[in-house]
Amino acid sequence: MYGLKGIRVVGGIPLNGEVRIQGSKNAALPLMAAALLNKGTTILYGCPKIADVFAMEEILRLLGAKTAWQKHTLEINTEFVTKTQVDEEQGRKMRSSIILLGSLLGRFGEGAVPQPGGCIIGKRPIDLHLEALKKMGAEILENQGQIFAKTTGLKGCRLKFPFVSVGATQNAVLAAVLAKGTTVLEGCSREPEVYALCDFLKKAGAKIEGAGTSRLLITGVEKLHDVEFHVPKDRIAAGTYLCASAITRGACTLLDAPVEEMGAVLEAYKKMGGQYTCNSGKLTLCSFYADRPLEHLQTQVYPGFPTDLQSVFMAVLSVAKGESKITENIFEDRFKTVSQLQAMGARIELEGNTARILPGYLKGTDVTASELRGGAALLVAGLAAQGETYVKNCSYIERGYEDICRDLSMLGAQIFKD
Ligand SMILES: CC(=O)N[C@H]1[C@@H](OP(=O)(O)OP(=O)(O)OC[C@H]2O[C@@H](n3ccc(=O)[nH]c3=O)[C@H](O)[C@@H]2O)O[C@H](CO)[C@@H](O)[C@@H]1O
Ligand SMILES: C=C(OP(=O)(O)O)C(=O)O
Repeated sequence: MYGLKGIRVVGGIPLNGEVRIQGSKNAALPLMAAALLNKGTTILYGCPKIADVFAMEEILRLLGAKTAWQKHTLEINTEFVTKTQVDEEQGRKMRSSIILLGSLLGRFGEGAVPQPGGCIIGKRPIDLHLEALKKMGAEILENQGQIFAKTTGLKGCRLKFPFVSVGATQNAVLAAVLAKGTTVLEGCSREPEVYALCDFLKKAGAKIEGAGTSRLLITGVEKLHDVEFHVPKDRIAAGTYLCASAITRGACTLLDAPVEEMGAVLEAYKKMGGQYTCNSGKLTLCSFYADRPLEHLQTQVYPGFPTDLQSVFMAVLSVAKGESKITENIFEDRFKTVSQLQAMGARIELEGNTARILPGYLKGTDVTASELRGGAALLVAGLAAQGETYVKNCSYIERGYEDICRDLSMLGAQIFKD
């Protein structure tokens, strides 16, 4: 399955039916990194089978961990881990490899990671990560694309992040859990994936107060213990399928959707004319009238509208009955998909970090994905385009979606892997 060349979509079919939402990529990866902190066994239920998770699994295995899958349950045993240098090839494949530094320092007092990869959606520096670790007593050396860290013992500290970073908050939390004394982190990310990490660590014996808020107080403990945990469902995958319903004016039900984490997304959907009900994790969408533009959609840190759904919503708005505006406030280079949507006929004008989307129609053609969510956005656009759309470079999509063709086919889409 991995290394998918392309995906062909037939446009114009209103989607209908039910699909179950996968486990969250951005929640699962930090939990896997956190498993290193416990010299023992971690069991993750509902772990998504996606390329990034397999890359993280491979990293853990190369460090000396034993891993085993049973359906969507991933067992990680880190008892015999002795290596502290993250494999360069795997580490460069994704963003989350950088947070292994916090875990490695916490458990072994040293660690090395390559410059992390992930989607090229901006410069994505790691200064906040390294500053936090330094403040806890780590010495850091960057040499030829590798980051080496060591410490004679991490110590609790007081730290205020100058702006919100999901990854830097997670790295600091991972380092603080086994540090000596108390760490107070302010200006933290309140993203659900940070809450999930804190929840997991608390279940493993960590002492963390303030989970879900911008101020975390962590009291270091001697060690963690074995833990079993359910990976939360993927709010971004759910948002993607909501857009697939919206753009085809369909009627879809998303099973296990993390509705409570989707406030801003559902609000935007409602403003577009979408209707929904939710009942015990079952999100029922009626998109018959989801054709209205959005005056001004702005990406924000949680609980604001997520940047990861910006391009997917742009695809939907390109066929709305009126003009919309989208401002991207998180990543400076997250409009790469615009040129591909334009190739499909979308009328989008860019000015700085704002896109003006004029009403129009989409037609099927060959387009190229250049990052994960942008790739998903092109597939969503293809669902409403006249004729057939062929999206190339789909291996990006496999980083985060377990099987987007399977899921959209469940809703009646004619979508085929190449
Ligand atoms: C694996 C994972 O969970 N990825 C998510 C995570 O990425 P990630 O954790 O990389 O995103 P951050 O929240 O750190 O980035 C936010 C902003 O801060 C900047 N920054 C970040 C760290 C730093 O040390 N210095 C710095 O300047 C970034 O360039 C960006 O402009 O949160 C993003 C924002 O919700 C999501 O789009 C990604 O899907
Ligand atoms: C940008 C994303 O992921 P990463 O941070 O792993 O590149 C994403 O999931 O949309």
